[in-house]
Amino acid sequence: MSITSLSIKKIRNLSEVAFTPAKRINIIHGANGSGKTSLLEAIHFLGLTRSFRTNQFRYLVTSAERESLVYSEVDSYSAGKSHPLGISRNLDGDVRIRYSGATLELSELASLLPLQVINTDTFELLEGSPAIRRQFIDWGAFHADQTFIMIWRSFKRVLQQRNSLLKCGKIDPTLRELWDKELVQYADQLTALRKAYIEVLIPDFDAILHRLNSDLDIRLSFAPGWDQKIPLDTLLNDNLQRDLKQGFTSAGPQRADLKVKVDGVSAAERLSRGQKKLVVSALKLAQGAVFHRMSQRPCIYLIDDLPSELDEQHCRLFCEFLEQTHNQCFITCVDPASLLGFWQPETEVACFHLDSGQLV
Ligand SMILES: Nc1ncnc2c1ncn2[C@@H]1O[C@H](COP(=O)(O)OP(=O)(O)OP(=O)(O)O)[C@@H](O)[C@H]1O
Repeated sequence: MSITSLSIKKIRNLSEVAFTPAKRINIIHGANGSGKTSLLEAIHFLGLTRSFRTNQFRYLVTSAERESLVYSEVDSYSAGKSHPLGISRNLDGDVRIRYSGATLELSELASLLPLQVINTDTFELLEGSPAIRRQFIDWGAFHADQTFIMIWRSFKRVLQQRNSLLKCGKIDPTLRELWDKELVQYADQLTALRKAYIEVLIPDFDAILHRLNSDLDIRLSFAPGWDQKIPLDTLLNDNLQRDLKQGFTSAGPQRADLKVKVDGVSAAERLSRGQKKLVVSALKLAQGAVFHRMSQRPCIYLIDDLPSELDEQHCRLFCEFLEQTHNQCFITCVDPASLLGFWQPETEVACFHLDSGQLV
């Protein structure tokens, strides 16, 4: 997958920017506030109709404007043939996704344009709540198995219904049995897909972390959200009084997590900032590697301020690794000299300079 041309209108300080990215490495540099992150947000908007920095569209659209637009040509199946993809969204809440003359659903867009973001928020993968790590696992499971989205949606629906009944304070036992049966069925399917994905991811993660010259002994493990020695239906029964009191279901895949430990201790508590950056980057790069192996398609990487937190040697190794993947990368930095020396002459590297929202 690669973007072969891009036109951005009315995203933050980018009133109108158009360019032809390189298929592999794109370096976007400029002073603070020039619009580098906004450009990455525009590509994220193209892939998911929203920013990675805010959930509120009104902050993404250029001040005093009502609509953001991103048009592109994408070679989504790396078959050497580009198709037009355009996203528009306005302050009234209308979102239009047009691909090659047809309207797409958001899940179709997400599967068409697999995106990975590495920025300061990526630290949340270690430091944030389990919900962030579940999102990470689900990105992989979604792309790894076509049934994932249906199972995930069904599980969410049944869980919401069960929780609404719990909130009422009393549940008819027959009705509860029915809901629980359905919940357990989807929970087991969802957990099996998540577990299988993490098992595939771990060897790639270990190898990539090693390539990034980290001698850290990081252990990843999947926690499904309940004690697997006890069947979930038994646990739902055992926890019923507590769940009724709390008004929500306490055990199940909605509590799943990815544990990241170093020497048996939480990596979030133990590692330095630079080490954390290497670990979260290895997690994201491993997702791209697994995705490529499964689908024969590369991802698009949006990497904000790559050099930050990294010393020169780790920065070089990071670039060397990116260079050897098939991904299309959009990398921002303030000073291009901090990255330009790291690429082999045969690698296609394009450099773009942003100044006050304009490409110069
Ligand atoms: N909705 C908006 N409309 C117009 N301008 C905006 C909007 N939101 C943010 N900006 C401005 O856009 C500019 C670009 O911000 P951006 O975060 O992309 O800069 P950057 O080049 O990544 O900077 P840094 O190197 O400091 O991270 C900033 O001056 C910011 O104040």
